[in-house]
Amino acid sequence: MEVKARAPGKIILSGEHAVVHGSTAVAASIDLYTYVSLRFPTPSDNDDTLTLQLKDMALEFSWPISRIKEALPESSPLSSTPTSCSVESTKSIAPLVVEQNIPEARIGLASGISAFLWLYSSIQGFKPATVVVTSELPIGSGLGSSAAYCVALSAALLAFSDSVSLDVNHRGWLLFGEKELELVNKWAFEGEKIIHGKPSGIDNTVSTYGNMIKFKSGSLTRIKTNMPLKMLITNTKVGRNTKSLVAGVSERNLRHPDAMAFVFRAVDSISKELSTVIQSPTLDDLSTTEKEEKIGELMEMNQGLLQSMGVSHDSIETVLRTTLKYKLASKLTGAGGGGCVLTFLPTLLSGTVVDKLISELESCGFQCLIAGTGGGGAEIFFGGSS
Ligand SMILES: Nc1ncnc2c1ncn2[C@@H]1O[C@H](COP(=O)(O)OP(=O)(O)O)[C@@H](O)[C@H]1O
Ligand SMILES: C[C@@](O)(CCOP(=O)(O)O)CC(=O)O
Ligand SMILES: [Mg+2]
Repeated sequence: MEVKARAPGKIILSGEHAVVHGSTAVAASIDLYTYVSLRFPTPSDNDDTLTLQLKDMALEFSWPISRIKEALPESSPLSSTPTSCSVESTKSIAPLVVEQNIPEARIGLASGISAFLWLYSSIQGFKPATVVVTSELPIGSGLGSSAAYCVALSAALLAFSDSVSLDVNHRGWLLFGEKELELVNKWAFEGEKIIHGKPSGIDNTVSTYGNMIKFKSGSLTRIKTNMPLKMLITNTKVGRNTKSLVAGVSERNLRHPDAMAFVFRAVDSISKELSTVIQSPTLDDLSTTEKEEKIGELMEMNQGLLQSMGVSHDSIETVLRTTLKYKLASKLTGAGGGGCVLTFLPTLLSGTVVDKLISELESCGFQCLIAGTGGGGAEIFFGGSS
């Protein structure tokens, strides 16, 4: 029995960090995916282990099922009820991760492995299996790799659970129904909590449902638009960790609650205006050029506010200065502190200018890509390779 799931990464067009504090944010899925395959051994395999293979990093982690049972004796799978990893369970999972001796350079994976153990034992219990993860997303760069990983993991685990009934004979990528998507999203959120500490839920939601969404206080509104939004993504390749950046903004909020309340309100207004502009019919009251100018300006304003939250970085500022020379608006995307920067490319911008900009950014050691936005969300594939 084998199933493969895939879930996309995302860009946040406006509202990261402020969304954790209740502001509106706008995000879109991108066409870079994390894939998770799940295979249960047959009795003749005589395999009584749970194995997690992180293929891109050539890493493998493995636990005898008896070891997991001993550490998490309370765990009885209830896949229909997403549950948070309690303080006790966090303490029980910690030694299971520590004993895997994760290479020091990859220590950030510890939270991802903890999330795996929590989701696996909660949804599938104590069954032996092999789970293989591959990803097209850069990890820890603001493109939502943690959410794509949790969504793909939850989708694969739920595909073979009692809570979901799917056509296992379907050939090709299969979409979940609304109810199943809701369950995948809720479980993925529990995984994100283990990785991010205090996630808003926007990343797992856009990865689950795909397309473009407006998100505020845990609820999503789908954004319908015919407007092509072409974004250049520049990866500064400066590593950072979402959990500590989110915690840093919360600490600043505790130190300056009045000032930060205004910052978060300003972001809320920017996201609302952005979603109105994106959805407004062209040639109605606004031409494409006018709409594009507004989008660029709103992104610039959002970047200024992100800077005041303390999440910009020298490398991000270098990208901003470079794109400004070409009169193009940019903002960081995701948690900041390094990671990726978005640059809005208006429709009439010539390809030659884009090429010149990309080569200038790449000469600074950055990596550029133009990703397709607004594609599908979580999907599964039964059987062998897709
Ligand atoms: N493909 C993957 N395999 C294992 N862990 C992953 C994978 N993708 C993400 N993670 C987990 O998510 C963490 C990165 O999440 P985060 O700091 O939120 O950055 P981002 O979500 O922007 O990429 C990694 O350190 C790891 O724990
Ligand atoms: C900073 C934040 O708004 C987005 C984080 O995105 P990423 O993990 O950097 O891709 C946090 C959140 O909304 O949970
Ligand atoms: Mg993340």
